[in-house]
Amino acid sequence: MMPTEQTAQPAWTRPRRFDRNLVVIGAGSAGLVSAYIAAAAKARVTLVEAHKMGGDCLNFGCVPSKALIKSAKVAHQMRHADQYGLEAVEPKVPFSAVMERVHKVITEIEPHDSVERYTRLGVEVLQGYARLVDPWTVEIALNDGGTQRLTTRAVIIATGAQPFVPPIPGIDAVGYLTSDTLWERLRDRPAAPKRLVVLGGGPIGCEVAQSFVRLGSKVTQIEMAPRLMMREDEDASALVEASLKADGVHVLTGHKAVACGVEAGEKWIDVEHQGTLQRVFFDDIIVAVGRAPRLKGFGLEELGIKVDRVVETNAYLQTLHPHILAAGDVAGPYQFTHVAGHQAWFAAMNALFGDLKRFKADYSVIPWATFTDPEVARVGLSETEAREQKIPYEVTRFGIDDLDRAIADGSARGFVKVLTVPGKDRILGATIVGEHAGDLLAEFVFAMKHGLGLGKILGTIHIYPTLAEANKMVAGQWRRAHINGFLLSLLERFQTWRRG
Ligand SMILES: Cc1cc2nc3c(=O)[nH]c(=O)nc-3n(C[C@H](O)[C@H](O)[C@H](O)COP(=O)(O)OP(=O)(O)OC[C@H]3O[C@@H](n4cnc5c(N)ncnc54)[C@H](O)[C@@H]3O)c2cc1C
Ligand SMILES: NC(=O)c1ccc[n+]([C@@H]2O[C@H](COP(=O)([O-])OP(=O)(O)OC[C@H]3O[C@@H](n4cnc5c(N)ncnc54)[C@H](O)[C@@H]3O)[C@@H](O)[C@H]2O)c1
Repeated sequence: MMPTEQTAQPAWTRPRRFDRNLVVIGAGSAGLVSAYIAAAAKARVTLVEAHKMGGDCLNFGCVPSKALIKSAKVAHQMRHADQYGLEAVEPKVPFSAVMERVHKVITEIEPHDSVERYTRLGVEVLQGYARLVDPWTVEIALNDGGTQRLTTRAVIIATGAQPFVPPIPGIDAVGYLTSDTLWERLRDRPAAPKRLVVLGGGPIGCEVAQSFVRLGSKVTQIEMAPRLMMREDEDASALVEASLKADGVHVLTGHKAVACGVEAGEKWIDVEHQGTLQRVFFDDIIVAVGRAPRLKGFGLEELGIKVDRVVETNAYLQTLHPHILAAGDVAGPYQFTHVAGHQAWFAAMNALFGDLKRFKADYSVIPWATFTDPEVARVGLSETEAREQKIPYEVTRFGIDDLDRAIADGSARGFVKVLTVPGKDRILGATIVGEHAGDLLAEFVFAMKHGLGLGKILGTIHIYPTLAEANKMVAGQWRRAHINGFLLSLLERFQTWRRG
């Protein structure tokens, strides 16, 4: 990410006056927050969005996927209502109604990211495609015709990422769906796809595979790595895989997609596993094998900015032109809404005040969650990472199957796993697998951010009976494993002596 041997080429003349303090390109999570901060700091700021306000998170990502997950979970609970003493029923799934709800949820959240709201906050919003014509000039091809040129003291690139489609022979011919297209293309379907292939076993692949199988699709999920959710520890990904399989997903890990095609009107994909080919027939395929930053076509290369994988930036999110910065998916190294928003603060502050004081983007405590059922949430180191980086650690684990509230709720599965510095309660990382893991993790995120150890969590009252007690339980487990034997025997002798 660091601009290294690159040097800015002196081919352009810096204007003496500027129309704007800041132009932000892209109104997704990173761009919206950057523009908001600039307006709050009384800067003259223009936010340019070519497509939809709110970017991927609102329109194609977090929001629609979480709305779909909720409908799918209700369907699942109806199917398994007998676990709660009710009559289990096979839900009728008018799929277009489910998708209508997804779109209704987007519409309800839309005002948070709207042109009107940001205009009220003091941001000028232009709807059009922005291009850097020199380091201080942005040209906007306005959506309703015409172009506008603005000179600006600083620019934040917040153009996000888009689904990567692998060059599998025949993939174009079969017609694939991605997270960008599935919400519109499946909108009016009366039923969920009959036979669905989900290509990819990352967060998107797992979330959609489980949702669609619960809504009635026959799902085959293809992942070339040896297991699903490779970024997480094996114990976490094993629980997710078991849950997807229990829901009926046909999981093919260690399978590489090699070709697609149509045969007698039927779509197929060939997958290879240990030298053997297998053909899977399907009606629809969702490609979810990663997201590639939007880097090209708006002038970065012409300015000499390297765009190999992400926009190359330094620790302050500055490109080789220090007044051009980047935030969000386009900058990496993470692809999460909350990280985009977090980076936006650093990018906006450095864009506006960088010549006075710069702030290093802080990635020390980055949490995330995958909203499968069970959810998987993590902050800090995993065991795999600790081993790879040769960082000494101790593991404390509490099984959620032993937690009163989880038992009462019928969700007694999963675990809380905490990595600590050997002999100390300092937290190196935490992984939670279970119901509401994403919410439960917040306590560990807070503790890590503020240097609080497991002792502090143990000394905090947690309401009974809640899932959050799992955090205290794991802290208690750590304490019991670190009891000072010598002190304990002294204590025993003291009590004996007191009895006379
Ligand atoms: C299915 C799915 C589920 C997800 N779920 C989660 C989740 O649960 N939690 C989570 O944290 N993250 C989730 N993500 C990731 C999250 O959506 C992204 O990390 C986040 O949207 C990144 O925000 P951004 O501002 O960097 O980019 P984006 O949201 O992509 O915004 C970039 C914007 O820039 C615009 N743009 C691009 N080029 C130009 C140009 N030249 N001129 C003008 N405008 C331009 C684009 O139109 C776009 O609107 C999910 C993603 C997907 C696809
Ligand atoms: N809950 C969340 O926070 C959430 C949800 C969805 C997405 N996201 C973000 O979006 C990003 C992209 O997600 P994603 O799941 O698309 O990507 P990913 O890179 O996380 O996972 C893609 C998976 O596809 C596999 N793969 C790649 N090529 C393949 C092929 N040809 N055949 C079979 N498998 C193949 C990879 O081995 C990998 O496991 C994530 O990294 C995450 O940051 C976050």
